[in-house]
This record gives sequence, C-alpha cells and structure tokens, in this order.
Amino acid sequence: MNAEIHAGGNTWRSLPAAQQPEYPDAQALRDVIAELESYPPLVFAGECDQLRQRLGAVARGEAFLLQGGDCAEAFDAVGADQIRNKLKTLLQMGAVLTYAGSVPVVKVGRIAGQYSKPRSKPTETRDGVTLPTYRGDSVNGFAFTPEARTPDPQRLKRMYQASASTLNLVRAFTTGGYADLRQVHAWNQDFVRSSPSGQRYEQLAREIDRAMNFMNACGVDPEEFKTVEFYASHEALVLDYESALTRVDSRTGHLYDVSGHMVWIGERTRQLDGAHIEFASKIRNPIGVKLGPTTTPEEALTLIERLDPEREPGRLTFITRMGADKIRDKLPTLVEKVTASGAQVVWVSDPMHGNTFEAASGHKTRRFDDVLDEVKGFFEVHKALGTHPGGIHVELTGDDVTECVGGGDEIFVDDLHQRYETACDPRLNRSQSLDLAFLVAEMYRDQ
Ligand SMILES: O=C[C@H](O)[C@H](O)COP(=O)(O)O
Ligand SMILES: C=C(OP(=O)(O)O)C(=O)O
Ligand SMILES: [Mn+2]
Repeated sequence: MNAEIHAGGNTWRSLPAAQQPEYPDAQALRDVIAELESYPPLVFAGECDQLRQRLGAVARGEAFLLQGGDCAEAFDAVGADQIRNKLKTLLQMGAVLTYAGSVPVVKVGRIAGQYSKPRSKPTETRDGVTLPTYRGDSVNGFAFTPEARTPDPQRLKRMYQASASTLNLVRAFTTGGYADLRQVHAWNQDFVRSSPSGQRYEQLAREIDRAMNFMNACGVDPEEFKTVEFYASHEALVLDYESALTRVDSRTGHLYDVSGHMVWIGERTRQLDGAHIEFASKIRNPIGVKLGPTTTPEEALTLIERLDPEREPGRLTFITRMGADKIRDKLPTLVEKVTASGAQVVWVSDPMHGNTFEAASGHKTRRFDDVLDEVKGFFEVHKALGTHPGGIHVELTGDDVTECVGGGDEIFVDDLHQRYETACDPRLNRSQSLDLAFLVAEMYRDQ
C-alpha cells in the first residue's frame, strides 16, 4: 500500500467532525483502527465504479434509483430471515418499478454497514437519569444503562463482521438464483393472501411471467434473468471506521472506501468546512449528500465543487429530505441553480426524514400520506423544470412492523405499540413499501 496516498484518507483529521463518538480510551480506539486497517475490503473498487456508471445513467434520465433499508441496522438482526425479507421487499419494489414504471432500476440497499446514527440530542433522560444517547450499534448499546451507552471502539470490529456476513448472504441471494426474475411469484408467497398490496403485486407478477414467456419464445436466454445487480450503501458517519476501510485501488491508484459501494453524508454532518465532506472528497465511490430544507443553492453549488469537480454524472447524488410541506417551496430553486451550473447530479427523494413526528403514545412515527405527498411534490417540481426525478431513498423493512401509520393495509396510531421494533426511525413495513412502489411507478409513468 502506498503510504503517501493512503494519508489522503486521513486529511479529515485536522477538521471539525460532527457527531463522532467520544471514546473513553484513546489507545483502545487506535488499536481497533490498526486492526480494521488490516482487514480485507468488503467491496471491490471496480464494483463502486460500476455503480457510479449506473448512477450516471440515472443522472442522464435513463434509469431510476431505488435505495432503501433500515434506519439503523442492528447486530442482533443479522439473521437469514431478516436479510431475506428486506432483500425480497426491495426486489419486489424493483420489479414493480421496472415493469409498471417501464424504467431500469438501480437497486441499492441501506444495508451491510448502516450501523451508525447521528442524533439531535447528545443525551437522553428517563426518570431523572441522564445517559449518552444511542448512536447505533457501531458506537454503543440501545439498552438504557451506563455500560451499554458508553461508546466502545470494539463495536467497530463487530460492525465490520456484521457487514461482512450480511453482504455475503446478499451476494449469495442475488447471484445464486433467489433473485432470479422467474421467482417473482415466489417472493410473494407468504404475503399474497393477506394484503391488498400483495394481491396487486401478484397480478403484476402474472404479467411479468407472460412477458418472460414471450421473450423466451423470441429466443431470449432465460439465464439472463438469473442474477440481479444489487449494491450496498450506508451513511459514512464514524470517520475512524470509514477511513480505516479506505484503501488505494491497485488498478488506478485512487482511494476507495471499501466498507460499501456507495456512502452518503447526512444532513447533520454536511458542513462545507467539516471533516465528512473532506473525507468524501478524497474517495472515488459514488457519494450521496442529504439536503434538508435549510440548504441554500450556494451550499449545493459548493458541495458540487468539492465533491464533483469533474462534473461526472453518477459521482454525486443529492438526496432531498425537505418535508411534505416544504418540498414544493424549497426544491425548485436548488434544482434550477444546480442545473444552470452545468452539473449533472442524481436527484433523489428521501420522503422519510422531513416527515417524522411523535405520536401521543410517545412513538416516533411518520404518516404514509406525508411520505407519498413529499414524493409527489418531488415529481411535480422536476416535471415543471424538465429535470429527472432520479429515485427514492426510503427507510423500510421486510418485516410486518407497525412503525409508520397509514397505507393500504392501514396501520393506526393505536396499532403502533404492536410491533414497534426500530432502534431509531420508523420504517415502512413490507406492505407499505409495496404500496409506495406502485404509486411511485404511476408517478414515473405519468411524468
Ligand atoms: O436517522 C436519522 C437520525 O438519526 C434521526 O432522524 C435523528 O433522530 P433523533 O432526533 O431522534 O435524534
Ligand atoms: C440520519 C438520516 O437522515 P438525515 O441525515 O437526512 O437526517 C438517515 O438517513 O437515517
Ligand atoms: Mn433515519
């Protein structure tokens, strides 16, 4: 490894880094970093390049990005069922969008690395006891005890291992036959009878079957449908971890963060003179940046200067998360100014993070109708400006949780307690995710 170039992955260290864990033992952290630096990459730099090319197609208006998964993955949820259910949900959504929206879909999970959480408050108080807030399994434990909530650098190694086993199973499913498009019915088997979206999906799967029979009859090799391209992404939050997993690509001499194919910088860490943007500017992975309602056009343009100086379609994805009540007001100027600058970014809607509220029961939740309305606003703005609504970024799970209210198989506020399992933000369940995919496919077709 070239030490000089590798140092490029550490230039962030001299800058202020928001939302970093405060470890009690600096030497223990250094030991963990040294160990992580010796671990093999989780992804290959060439795969990151391939995703950048796919996102280039999205930027040009030729494809659509579906990015989704947990708000916060958890170490104890690294099991075959959970991973399969999540993947299955994303594959079903992908099939709906591809078929009903008539557009190639680039599929990216918030998966195999989504273990670190920025928080709005540094501490949490319960019954007069104040402890550090939970910052994701990579940092501390969810249990409300001083031991669990103390940041422990050993957790970064567990994050690597959990990411590796998740990615291994995802790769097995996506290349080994499970994700074969001829399985469109099988993905739905446990689901169809019980839910309106499952039944709607079943009808679509029958049409896909017919289309595939037609293609077979035309001589298309059925093996073409056997594997699916699927990529892993997460928020690059804990920079000690991300930079320990940043390596020089022997083919090109460039730096890649090999902890995932795509990484994004969150709304709370996108300071222009901060460590996260500096880190992201040094790596060649496709980069996302979340843009909330306070983003100014000047900030967006400076982000482009910093992260995409070559104006390479696919390098930079702007993930807007304005809130349903603000998107129609805030997004147009940003899109106009960015487009006028000549940059070709991918525009993606995260309709989750601007629409969170606390229910009377104390559960953090989101209304399906607000989520839908933000996506609608996103499509309306792009239609009016003649730009491409490039994709959606959603928090979802394949399990039948009750965390967001609404949807075709309606969840009510009074249901929230039944299966509220998230460690951080409320996720769409499988039925709500499929509902959303059908509605987004209609919007895409209509625009
Ligand atoms: O997932 C994102 C953030 O960590 C989350 O929205 C912040 O939530 P908080 O306001 O509960 O800290
Ligand atoms: C923290 C997140 O989002 P944001 O940075 O947009 O608040 C997230 O995606 O979980
Ligand atoms: Mn979240």
